[in-house]
Amino acid sequence: MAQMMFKKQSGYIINIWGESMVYKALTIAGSDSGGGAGIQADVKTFHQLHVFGMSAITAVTAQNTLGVQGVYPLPVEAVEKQIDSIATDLPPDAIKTGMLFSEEIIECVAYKMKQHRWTRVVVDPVMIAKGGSPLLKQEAVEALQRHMLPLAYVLTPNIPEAEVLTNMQIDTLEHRKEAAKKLHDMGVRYVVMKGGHGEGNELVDLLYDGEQFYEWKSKRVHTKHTHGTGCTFAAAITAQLAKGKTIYEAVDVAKRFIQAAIEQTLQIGGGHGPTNHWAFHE
Ligand SMILES: Nc1ncnc2c1ncn2[C@@H]1O[C@H](COP(=O)(O)OP(=O)(O)O)[C@@H](O)[C@H]1O
Ligand SMILES: Cc1ncc(COP(=O)(O)OP(=O)(O)O)c(N)n1
Repeated sequence: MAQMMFKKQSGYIINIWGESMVYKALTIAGSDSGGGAGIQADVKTFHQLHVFGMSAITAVTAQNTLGVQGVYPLPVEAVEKQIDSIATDLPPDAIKTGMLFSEEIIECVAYKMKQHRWTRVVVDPVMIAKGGSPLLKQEAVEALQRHMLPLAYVLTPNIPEAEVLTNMQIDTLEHRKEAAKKLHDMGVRYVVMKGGHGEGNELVDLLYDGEQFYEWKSKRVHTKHTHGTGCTFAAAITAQLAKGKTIYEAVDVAKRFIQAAIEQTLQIGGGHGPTNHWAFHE
């Protein structure tokens, strides 16, 4: 079927009968007023990959390239209502979660995922912004482990997040593999461990499918403009899953998307600037 379709110049996909095939993805995450991470990065990434982006906001952050100046969680009822509005009218083909902030929001999101029988779920276990500001309460880590990991079709931790979730120190590639196995045992279907926080000029992102490891190696771009890399990478995986791609195909595109977005930097703002969501073309 996929070969029989072709892409319209303007974006979405039409089939041989001229019918539009609009794939939809939902992000449940925090808003970044500066536009580089969170909901804004996710929706820009979905759009660039020709997927219709929708959002349920968990918290509003006052944030720019210099850091996070404020965090304002939304009432649980507001999160619940946004998710239900989408579920009843615009069922998503894939879902991504990002900043969930509190135990109450995590419990609500997990409940809604089960209620709506959403299975193509990418969980980005956002904990701390690059500048050091907490985006998840410390006491909510256990809720993330208990409620979100078993629902995760894909989990995309960076190395420090994997350390917290597995309660182990990760120094080597072997440690990363051991941690990925632990996360798989905690209920995750596919673990994608990002390598941005590793050492050296070569980055290694790792995929574990319960049996084998797959590695994506890339050249480290020496830049301070990496705000929102994790969100963008996980959003690209989500967009590809929404189109029915396999996890291997999805990570492949996400890797090329983030590499281009970092290399073709925008250089805006006085601090750690955002990545370029226009850079990659399918
Ligand atoms: N300086 C860089 N050059 C190239 N790729 C990078 C760089 N920093 C991060 N990445 C890539 O961006 C993605 C997000 O990585 P990471 O920084 O580990 O996550 P997070 O932003 O959640 O901390 C990964 O695919 C990683 O390999
Ligand atoms: C609202 C919001 N959500 C998530 C993040 C963290 O995004 P990430 O992609 O990990 O990028 P950095 O913060 O590490 O630059 C965020 N900052 N804000």
